[in-house]
Amino acid sequence: MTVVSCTDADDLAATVAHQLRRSLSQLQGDQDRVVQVCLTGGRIANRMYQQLADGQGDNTVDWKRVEFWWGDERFVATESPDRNAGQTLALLAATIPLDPAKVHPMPAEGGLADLNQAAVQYATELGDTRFDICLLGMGPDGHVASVFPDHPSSAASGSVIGVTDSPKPPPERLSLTLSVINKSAEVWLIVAGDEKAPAAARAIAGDRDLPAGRVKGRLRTVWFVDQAAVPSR
Ligand SMILES: O=C(O)[C@H](O)[C@@H](O)[C@H](O)[C@H](O)COP(=O)(O)O
Repeated sequence: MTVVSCTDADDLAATVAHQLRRSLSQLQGDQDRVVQVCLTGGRIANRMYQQLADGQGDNTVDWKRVEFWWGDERFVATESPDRNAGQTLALLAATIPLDPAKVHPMPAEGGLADLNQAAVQYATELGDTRFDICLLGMGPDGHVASVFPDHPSSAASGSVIGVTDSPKPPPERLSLTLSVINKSAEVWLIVAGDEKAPAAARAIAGDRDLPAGRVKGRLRTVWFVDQAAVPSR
């Protein structure tokens, strides 16, 4: 595991955006390879997406060869401002030429599928896709994606689940399971703010009672943190 310490949330957002751009161009190399990236919702992730969009002038990434998935979604109507995918795409698509065929938001509430059918639908769409990079925020309770501690989502099997009674609103969500997340080559956690400090310390120490303490990339696990979340000695 690697811990990358940043001074504050702005530095963290800029650092992750820079590293992501660099990793994507390295992974693409000069071949035809399409890179698979799993995105996260959350305030710090949104700041990072803003940085990614703002830095588009220095671009070395072929965005047509990046496929985007989501780690979790609030099960609300497509037009709801609460949708993680809506927030992410509003930021990224402002400057980044995404290929709509390679952007895979999770289903919204109000479509043909109920929550569990929506989970099956996304699992089918995902198939056996393995992420090159999976981005995750972390809640103050140590949740990642919509996998919460002391909640059935922590013990779920399969690849995509419908989450009910979520401790964080809204109560209904869709989430990848920890098992799919841990098939990613790299897992990057992005964590800022002192309200995250107790859970960050436990998860980095490998506390398996917290979903964040159980995530691990096959090749690399990187915690991008700010001073408030993980004070450096
Ligand atoms: O749907 C959600 O609510 C988010 O996906 C959630 O899992 C988020 O990533 C973390 O709670 C961290 O969010 P913040 O960076 O806003 O604290």
